[in-house]
Amino acid sequence: MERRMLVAVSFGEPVLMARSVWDWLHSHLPSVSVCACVSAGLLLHYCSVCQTKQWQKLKTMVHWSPFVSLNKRYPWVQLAGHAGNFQAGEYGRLLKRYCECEQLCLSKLMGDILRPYVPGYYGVVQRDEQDYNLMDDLLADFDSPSIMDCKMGSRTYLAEELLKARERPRLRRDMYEKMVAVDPGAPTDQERAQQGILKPRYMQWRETLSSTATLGFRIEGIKRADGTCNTNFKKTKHREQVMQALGDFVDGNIQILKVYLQRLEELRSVLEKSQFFRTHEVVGSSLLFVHDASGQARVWMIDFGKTVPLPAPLTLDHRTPWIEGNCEDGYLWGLDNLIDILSTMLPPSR
Ligand SMILES: Nc1ncnc2c1ncn2[C@@H]1O[C@H](COP(=O)(O)OP(=O)(O)OP(=O)(O)O)[C@@H](O)[C@H]1O
Ligand SMILES: O=P(O)(O)O[C@@H]1[C@H](O)[C@H](O)[C@@H](OP(=O)(O)O)[C@H](OP(=O)(O)O)[C@H]1O
Repeated sequence: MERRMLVAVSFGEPVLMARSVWDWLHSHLPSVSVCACVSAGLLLHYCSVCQTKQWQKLKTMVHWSPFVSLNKRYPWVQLAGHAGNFQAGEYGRLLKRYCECEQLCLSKLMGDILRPYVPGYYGVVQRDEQDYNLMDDLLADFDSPSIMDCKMGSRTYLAEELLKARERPRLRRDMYEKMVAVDPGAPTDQERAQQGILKPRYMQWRETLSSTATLGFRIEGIKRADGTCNTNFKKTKHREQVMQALGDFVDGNIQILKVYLQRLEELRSVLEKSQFFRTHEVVGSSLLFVHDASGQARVWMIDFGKTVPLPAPLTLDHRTPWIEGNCEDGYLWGLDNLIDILSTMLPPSR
C-alpha cells in the first residue's frame, strides 16, 4: 500500500507540510543541523508567500507539490489553473477544491462511456472545513512523468459570463495587468484610462492571441521529464509553433506520439457516441497528456468547472462554429485539429 505525504511547497497544510519537508530533507541531507536550517528557511518563505498570495492564478510559475511515497518519489505538478485548488489525498488520489458544477459532471461521467477518459471520482470530502471533490491522481502510475495541459475548445468563457459582464460590468484590474504584461499595446485607450478590462474581453483576447480561436485548442503548460517546465504559451498560435511545442514535449519520440495519437482517436470516437458529451457544453476543459520513459502514454479529460448541461432537447455537435445562443464549444473541432497536427508529425509510413 502506498502511503503519501504532501510536501506542500506552494500551498497546503502548514503542519503536514512541515512534517513532510522535514522527513524529505532528513533523508537527503547529511546532518540534522543542516536539515533544520533548510527547513526553517523554507517555512519562513512559505509563511510569507501564504500571507500575500493566498488565492491567485498561476502565471508563469508551475506549482510543485511533491507527494512523496515510500516506494517511489515523484513531484506532483499543477501545470495550470487556480493556485491552492489541490491537496494530496491517500492512495493515488487528490482533492480538488469543491465546485458543484464539476461534482455534477464527474458523477454523471462515472456512468458514461467516457469514464475511462476522466479521472475516477469518489465523491465529496471535507478537510479543514473546506469541501473537495476526491478524484484519481492521474500521475500516480508514472515515473518522472512528462505532462502537458491542452485547453480544449474554441471558446473559454460561458455565455452567462458574457451576460453578466453586460448586465453588471466589473472591471478586472488583474486581467488588465496580465494583458499589459504580454502586450503593452493591447488595451484600448478606454481600458488604459480605466486600468481595467471586462473578463470576456480578456478571455477573447487570450483566445485570439493563442491557438484557441484558430485551432480550437491551446497549450497551457508543459513539464518535461528532465524537470523543465514551460507555461509560457500565451502566444503559441500557429500550427508550426504548436508542432514545435509538441515535438519538444515528446522529445522527438515517435513511438510516444503514436500512442498519443491512437488514444486521441479512440477518445474522439467515444466522444462522438457519448450521451454526456452530446448534452453538455464543455468549456475550459483540458486534455491532460502524461507519458514517461517506459513508453506509457495516456490522455485524460480534466477540469469540468465550466461544463454545463444543455436545456433539453438541445444537443451539440461540438464542431459547428459558435454564435451567441447556439452553445457550441468547438471541442471536437479542436480535437480534429490536434489529431491532424499529430498525424502530420509522424513519418508517412505509419
Ligand atoms: N486528476 C488529476 N491528476 C493529476 N493532475 C491533475 C488532475 N487534475 C488536475 N491536475 C493538474 O492540475 C492542473 C489544473 O487542473 P484544473 O484545470 O482541473 O484546475 P482549475 O484550477 O480548475 O483550472 P482553471 O483555472 O483553468 O479552471 C492541470 O493542468 C494538471 O497539471
Ligand atoms: O490563463 P490566464 O491568462 O491567467 O487567464 C485565466 C484563464 O483564462 C482561466 O481559464 C480563467 O478561469 P476560469 O476558466 O475558471 O474562468 C481565469 O479567470 P478568473 O481570473 O476569473 O478565475 C483567467 O484569469
